[in-house]
Amino acid sequence: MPLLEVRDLCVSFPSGGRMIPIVEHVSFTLGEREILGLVGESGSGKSVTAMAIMGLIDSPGVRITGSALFRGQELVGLPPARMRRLRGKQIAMIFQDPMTAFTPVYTIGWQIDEQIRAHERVTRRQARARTVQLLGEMGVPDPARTANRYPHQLSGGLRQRAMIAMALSCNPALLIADEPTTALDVTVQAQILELVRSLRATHGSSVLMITHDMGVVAETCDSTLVLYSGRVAETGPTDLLFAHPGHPYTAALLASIPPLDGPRPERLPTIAGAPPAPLDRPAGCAFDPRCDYVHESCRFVPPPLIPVGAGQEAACVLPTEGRPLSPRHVAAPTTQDAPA
Ligand SMILES: Nc1ncnc2c1ncn2[C@@H]1O[C@H](COP(=O)(O)OP(=O)(O)OP(=O)(O)O)[C@@H](O)[C@H]1O
Repeated sequence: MPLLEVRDLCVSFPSGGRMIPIVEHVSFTLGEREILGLVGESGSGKSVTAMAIMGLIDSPGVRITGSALFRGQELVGLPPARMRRLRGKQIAMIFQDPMTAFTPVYTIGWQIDEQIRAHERVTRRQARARTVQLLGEMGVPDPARTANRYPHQLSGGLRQRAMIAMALSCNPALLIADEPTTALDVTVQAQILELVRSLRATHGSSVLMITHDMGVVAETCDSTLVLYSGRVAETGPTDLLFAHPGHPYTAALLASIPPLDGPRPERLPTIAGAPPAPLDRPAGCAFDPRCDYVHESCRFVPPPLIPVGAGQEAACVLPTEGRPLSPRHVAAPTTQDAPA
C-alpha cells in the first residue's frame, strides 16, 4: 500500500458568486521513503494541494472533492479533531519561513518540548532530552544551549533546522516541505536539501517537496509532479522526466535551469507570458497560449495524461519524438559565443 494516494483532488474557492477552480483532478502516489517533488510556477496550486491534503484550508465555502488516502485512511472530509491528531503525529509540514512555525516569545526548545508532550506521555525532562537529540541530529551545534534560544536569536539556516527538528519530533511518516530552502542562501540551501534527503534513512520519512525550482527537484526528488495552472502537466521518475520531458511546459522549465558544467549562458531562456487566471483557462490545454507546438486538437478539451515512458505520463496529445526544438527552449548565446 502506498503511503499517500491522491486521486482526482479538486479544490475550488467561492468568489463573486461563483466557484473558482484552483486545483483540478490532481492525482499522484507517494511511496514509503519516497521523495516526490511538486513543482510549478507561482500560483499553480502547489500549496493549495498540500494544504487540502493536510486539512488546513478553512476558507468559508471552499469545496474539496476527490480522495487522499493516507495509509488507507481517507483525509478528504476527515473531521478536524481527527485531522489534528494525525498532524504532527503522522504528517508534519515545514514552511519557507520558520517564523510561521515558531512563536517568537518562547525558546525553540520549549516549543519542541511542547510539541512532543502534546503527542506522547513523557515527562518534561524526557521531552527535553529528545529535543536536544533531535536538534543535534539536524546538525544544530551545541544543541542543549541552542534549545534555550529564542527563534530570532538563530540564523535562517539554524531556524530551518530547528523547524525540521520540531516537525520530526513525533517521527511523522510524511513530511510536507513547502519551499523549505527558498529564503536561504545557496550554501545553506544545499545543506538543508541534504538534510531532507537524509530523513528517509534516519527517520524513515517520505517527503512531499513543494518547490518552483527544478534544480531542487533534480537534487532531491525520486519522482516529480509538474503542476500547471492547477492541473498535472507531467509526472514520472525524476531521471526520466529530466532526460525526456514529455510536456512542452516541462521542457521549458528544464531549459531555464542553469547548466551545472560548461559555459553559462548570459541569459537563460524564459517562458513568455504567464499562466492563465483560473477563470480564464482555455477550454483545452491550459498551456496552449504559451506553447510553441500548439495544434488544433489541443483546443477543445484538457488533454488526458498519456504514458510517455516507464511510469511517466504527460498531459500532451503531441508525440515527443521528433518535436522540433523551439527557439525559446534553446539556450541563449553563451558568453563564449558572444562576439569579442
Ligand atoms: N483561501 C483562498 N481563497 C481564494 N483563493 C486562494 C486561496 N488560497 C490560494 N488561493 C489562490 O490559489 C492559487 C494557487 O495558490 P497556491 O498558493 O497554491 O500557489 P503555489 O503554486 O503554491 O504558488 P507559490 O509558489 O507562489 O506559493 C492562487 O491564485 C491563489 O491566489
